Amino acid sequence: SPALDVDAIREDFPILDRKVGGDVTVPGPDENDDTPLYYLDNAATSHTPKQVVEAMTEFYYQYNSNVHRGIHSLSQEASVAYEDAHDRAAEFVGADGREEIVFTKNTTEAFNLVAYTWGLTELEPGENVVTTQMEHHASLVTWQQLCEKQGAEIRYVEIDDDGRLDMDDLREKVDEDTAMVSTVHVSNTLGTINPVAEITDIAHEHGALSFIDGAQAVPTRPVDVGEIDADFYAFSGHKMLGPTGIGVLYGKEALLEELPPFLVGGAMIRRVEFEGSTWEDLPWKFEAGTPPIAEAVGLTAAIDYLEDVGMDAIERHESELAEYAYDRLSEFDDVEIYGPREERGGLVGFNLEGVHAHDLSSILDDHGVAVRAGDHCTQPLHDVLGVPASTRASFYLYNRKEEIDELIDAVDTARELFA
Ligand SMILES: Cc1ncc(COP(=O)(O)O)c(CNc2co[nH]c2=O)c1O
Repeated sequence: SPALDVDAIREDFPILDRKVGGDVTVPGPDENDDTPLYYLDNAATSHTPKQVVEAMTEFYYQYNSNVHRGIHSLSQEASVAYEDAHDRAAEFVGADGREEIVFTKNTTEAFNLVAYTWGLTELEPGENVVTTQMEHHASLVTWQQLCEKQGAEIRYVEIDDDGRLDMDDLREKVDEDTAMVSTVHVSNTLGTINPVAEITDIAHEHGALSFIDGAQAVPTRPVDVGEIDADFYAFSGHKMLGPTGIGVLYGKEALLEELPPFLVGGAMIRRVEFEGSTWEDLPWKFEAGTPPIAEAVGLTAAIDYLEDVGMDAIERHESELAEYAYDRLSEFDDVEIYGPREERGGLVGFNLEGVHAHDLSSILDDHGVAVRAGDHCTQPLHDVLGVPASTRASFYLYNRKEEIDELIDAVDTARELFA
């Protein structure tokens, strides 16, 4: 597929024309903004194209209503949009159908949903959960808390000096007492892309389930949960051009069927009597109360946009930018880069010797370069790297190499400042 037409894509994102540098205590542009924005913080959250905003505005202007239960026209229109969004998400990640797609608030909630349903009912004392040193707190802390509650053991697969997963160590740690293997698809700190299909095979060989954290993968490359054969797979709308407030938990239908509900209340029940209650069919059993209706409309529009651009082309664009950033940062002998050069997602984490990531990122901000500095919710991984924090530049379909050149110039300025 042809290279991305980045200029055409940027037309759909008004925010990219923003100037910054003025008063940040007042949300939105102000008269003192004079520095062009170079947005390189997409692993934290992506921007929202006009098509997504317009779809959500259309919902609020034309067919806003509560779903599932109303008989009147607006409710039926809103219900169709909300339920169809599940079908759209299922197609996008290769799920069998809407029964396998639960809308959550975000990826974090998806992990908690599985921990509170599968974990509290299936994870036995003496069993173990195998995860890795590079996990995001959304999964790592969830498994840590669950294992503590259940009297189970949590095991962390090590990474090598290149920031790749030590697959021999993984094979060592998965055994007949392993109930769950949970790994990130693309690391939000290292950029490492894990062999999630192979990892899932190893889990299944030992009778364990596989849960893949796809928050940095679904937005940036083609993902087919059937090919991976994962039992659970999670991602967030706000990282893939969609709105905040909606995430997706994919789960194999047979598994979700067996699990008890997570949150209970309205919408997820079939029949309520004083003596007890029964539950709705999938996926509604896992969606209590009024759901993120406008956000589901936005998610559908985001998926339409991404498919229009093409996930293969986005994946290629991402790795081109990541390799370019890696090579340009490598020009400095006092910059340490984390993660592998090849085969990495669209982000580069690094440190400038002698300069704390927070200080560096505020200088970059003075130049309009928006990056993330800190632990990126991977504190144990930063302990393994031996640093308290890192600076991370992350790219998406609307970024250009010239923006990476701005990053490099700003890093160079910082070097002179702190020299
Ligand atoms: C790999 C990974 N897993 C889970 C999450 C949690 O997603 P959420 O529930 O939608 O917040 C993130 C978000 N990562 C980041 C959020 O901000 N900076 C980040 O790197 C992530 O990168």
